[in-house]
Amino acid sequence: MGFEDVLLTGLASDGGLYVPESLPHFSLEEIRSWRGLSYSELAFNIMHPFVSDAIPEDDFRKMLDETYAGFAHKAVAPLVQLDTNEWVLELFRGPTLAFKDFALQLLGRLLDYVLEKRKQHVVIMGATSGDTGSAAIEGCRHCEHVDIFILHPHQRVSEVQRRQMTTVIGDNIHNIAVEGNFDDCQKMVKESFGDQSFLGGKTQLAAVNSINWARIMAQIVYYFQASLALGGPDRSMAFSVPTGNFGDIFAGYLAKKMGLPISQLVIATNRNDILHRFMSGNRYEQHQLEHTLSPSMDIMVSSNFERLLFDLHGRDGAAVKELLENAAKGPVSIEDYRWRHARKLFDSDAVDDKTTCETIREVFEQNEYLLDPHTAIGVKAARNCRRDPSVPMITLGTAHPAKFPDAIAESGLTVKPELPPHMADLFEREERYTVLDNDVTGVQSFIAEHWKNA
Ligand SMILES: Cc1ncc(COP(=O)(O)O)c(C=O)c1O
Ligand SMILES: N[C@@H](CCOP(=O)(O)O)C(=O)O
Repeated sequence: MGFEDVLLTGLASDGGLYVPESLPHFSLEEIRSWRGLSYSELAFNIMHPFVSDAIPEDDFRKMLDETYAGFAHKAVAPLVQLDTNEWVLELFRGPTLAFKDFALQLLGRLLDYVLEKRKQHVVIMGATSGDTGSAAIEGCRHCEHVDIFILHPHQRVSEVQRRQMTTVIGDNIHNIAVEGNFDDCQKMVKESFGDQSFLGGKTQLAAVNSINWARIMAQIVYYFQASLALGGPDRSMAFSVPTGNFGDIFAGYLAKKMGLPISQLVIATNRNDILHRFMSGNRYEQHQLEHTLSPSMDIMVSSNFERLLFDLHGRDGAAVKELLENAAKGPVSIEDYRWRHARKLFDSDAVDDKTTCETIREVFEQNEYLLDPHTAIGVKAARNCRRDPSVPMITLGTAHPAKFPDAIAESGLTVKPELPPHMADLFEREERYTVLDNDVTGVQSFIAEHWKNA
């Protein structure tokens, strides 16, 4: 299947996730030659092999220039030093203040381009634990051929996150607060992709979650950018990645496979630590989802973990399907040699709310630098798991602290993180959203009734 169809389809027809048949591999010499490029030039070099001739080169370059011009820092993803060889990569300088902007501001443009060319309409159906929703709405609000429905867990995202979504008013924008958790929302999305008959054959669904391969593709770029800024590829880097749906760290794993020297990848989770439990004990077991101070990572069913399992199982889709079906019923393990291989690829840690708050406070006191709770989990896990202090350890700064004032207050700090000027009146804006039961049929009926040509 070509790039355009993968972009528009979201899930494969068997319900699995798309992965490229093969990855481009860049030599050290080639990566070295990218030093000094702008973010969008680098993004072109890394993504073009995937996009190939689906989009003419000049059009794709223009899209990338426009996308990353919308970020509030010249470096697009600036690095902040906390200590010797310890860095935070600020991925929250885009319009909605979270790393999701890197892919979703581009995805909106890609969708617009392809849909206009095909004169086709899609209904975007996405699930969010807080950040994907606002980035997707911002990225797609002006797309002519798109209606967008975002499901968030009712009262389980921060107030800033909710308002970022619900105050964007437009005929094609619909926010649904589901009486459930993020996993419930994500399950409804996946089920709906599997059977789209509720749309009456008049349109089709498109995905903005990281189940959409284009999301992962765009997230690979900043691993290269950070490495090049710190002396890569002539030295290896370590990355610590606050993890929920496993998309961001999977992009790091791919960057490594594409030739970037990465010596360590740390999976940093909150108390919803299924991935850490798997990495440390080869037991993949779903627990009750807990509400934490890092709500965007309150995820138990990590979609992109399936993509890793696919690799770990020698790309045997049937074996992965069976494993995941069993995992939905109870705890599962994988063969010991496969698990040992996974352990070579990743380290992991789980950080509770108390330690998250301590880390926010500690870093602020030492560096006068305010971490959001998700990034704090990454920093703490980086410190706990670090293997070689001579290797730069880069924690992905996944969200702006102003999105989570409650967590900052809970840390005992009196400093109030300020929203940037374009969001200064966020609390005065009109909100619009609909609360629905945790029931896929009700959600599907709502979508069927409300998309604009229904
Ligand atoms: C602020 C923040 N940090 C970390 C994550 C986890 O990223 P991923 O789901 O790609 O693992 C998310 C949501 O996905 C997020 O919104
Ligand atoms: N943390 C995310 C959850 C969805 O993840 P995605 O990367 O698959 O879109 C959020 O904030 O919405």
